[in-house]
Amino acid sequence: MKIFTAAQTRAADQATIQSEGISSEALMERAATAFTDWLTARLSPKEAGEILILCGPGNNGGDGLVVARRLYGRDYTVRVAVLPSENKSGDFQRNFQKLPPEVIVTELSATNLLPIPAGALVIDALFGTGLTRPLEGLAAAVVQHLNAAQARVVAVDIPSGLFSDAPQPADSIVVRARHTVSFELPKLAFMLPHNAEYVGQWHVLPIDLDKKFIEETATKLHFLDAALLAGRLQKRARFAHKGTYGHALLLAGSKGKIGAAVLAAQACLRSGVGLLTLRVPAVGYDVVQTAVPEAMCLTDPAADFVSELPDLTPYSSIGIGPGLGKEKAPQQVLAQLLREAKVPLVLDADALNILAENRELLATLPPDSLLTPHPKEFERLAGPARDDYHRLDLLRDFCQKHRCYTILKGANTCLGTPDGTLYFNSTGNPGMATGGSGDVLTGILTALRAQPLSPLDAALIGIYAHGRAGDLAAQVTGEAGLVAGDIARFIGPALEELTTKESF
Ligand SMILES: NC(=O)C1=CN([C@@H]2O[C@H](COP(=O)(O)OP(=O)(O)OC[C@H]3O[C@@H](n4cnc5c(N)ncnc54)[C@H](O)[C@@H]3O)[C@@H](O)[C@H]2O)[C@@H](O)CC1
Ligand SMILES: [K+]
Repeated sequence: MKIFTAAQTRAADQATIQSEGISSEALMERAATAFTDWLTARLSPKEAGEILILCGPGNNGGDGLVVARRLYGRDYTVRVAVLPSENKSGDFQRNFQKLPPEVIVTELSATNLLPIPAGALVIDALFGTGLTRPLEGLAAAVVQHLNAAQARVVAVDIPSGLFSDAPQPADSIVVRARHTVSFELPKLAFMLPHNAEYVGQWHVLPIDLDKKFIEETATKLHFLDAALLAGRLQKRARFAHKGTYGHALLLAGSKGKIGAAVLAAQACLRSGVGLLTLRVPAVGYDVVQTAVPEAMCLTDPAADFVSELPDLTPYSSIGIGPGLGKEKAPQQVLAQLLREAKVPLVLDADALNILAENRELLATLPPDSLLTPHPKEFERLAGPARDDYHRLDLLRDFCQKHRCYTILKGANTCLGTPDGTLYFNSTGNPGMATGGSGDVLTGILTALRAQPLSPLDAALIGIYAHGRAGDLAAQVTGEAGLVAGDIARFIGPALEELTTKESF
């Protein structure tokens, strides 16, 4: 799914109004009706209780008025509170006239903020994408009053006070919603970790905006869902043999961290690679041969760290980093690998830390390498970020400068590409914030690059399948009980879901 800016969303609204020959009021009716359907499907009039609908002066407030009318028509008890304003939008005014006379309307003021009982259902339709500056004055006071109440808040389109695609002052006053219900496409603000406390759980309802306009409007921001992966992963050929799907090499593990190598190896094998060889220090030999009998083990002459690069000729992709250590020996191995590798590379964990501490190595990074830092590792590589938006700028710059694909891990893992496009992942759960989860991702990506898939396809499929495997695993283990090995076990089903089905 594409992610549009506020300006692009306005243009999509206009394109729809023109191509369908409808009024903006009709489009508002459509959006607000979708919102009402969403709400009434989840809460009965009894469960909802009296619903307070807070309306601003623009079209977000107009949405709120339509919702009020529609809910009233479905036997919900509603009460409307509006912000006073000299310039209410036309669609606001028209829908204000259409409110049934039985609905109580209060004009908010500094002395009349309306009591909000704990547990009350409140619909936040104060401001949407038309917000031009942080909230202040009465609007800010209303939001602070709402946030102080223990209410169940559902935001229309976006929590009021939040900018949809730009940074804002850290002390901005923003509605804290439990749910945010938006229309057609998600917003960039929903993807960013620091906004989670405002946005709550977000939902996007289709409202039939002009398909052609959406298709033809270029954007460098995408939400990575299953639809975006259609056709990227082919079914395995009937006459496949183990040579068909590549031979991966993993350089991983050190004394006390052989488990990282094992997890990456298990994930690699579960991701469809033909053959896998592991290069581990001597201390890992027994562990690897026992825990991952499907992999070949090429033991390093050194006992505790990988110290020598093996002959690279047989391999179609190479992953390096999990549990590797940052000592002199693995440093030299990485430096040599960057100079000599002729096949796709995946760099993770200590390989990234070595890069950060030996920045001259960055210049030798082969183009199209895949890097998988978590936020701290990324900061070591690209410098500290002022905020979530600045972090995305750093990610874009880093990928463009080093012509690499960088997977910034987190709640909405974000892939940056050399052309500056960003993809935000849709799968995964908090249970995956556990040791070894990243090693599993490295194994998946190394396998996909071996098969061979393009760096973009491997990254997109790998990120999505990793999260999806975690979601499938959590259905069995629960989020708290999830360990990295569980993710590896569910990679197969996750990939199967994405595999192009044979048509008759
Ligand atoms: N354009 C359309 O056809 C559709 C728009 N929709 C709704 O319309 C919303 C956008 O509506 P608008 O563009 O009217 O914008 P908003 O309703 O978000 O707000 C605009 C109003 O707020 C004022 N304002 C902006 N920042 C302020 C601040 N910091 N303090 C006080 N007042 C401030 C503006 O002067 C203007 O009066 C969307 O978020 C969505 O909810 C939906 O109805 C779908 C269709
Ligand atoms: K809102």
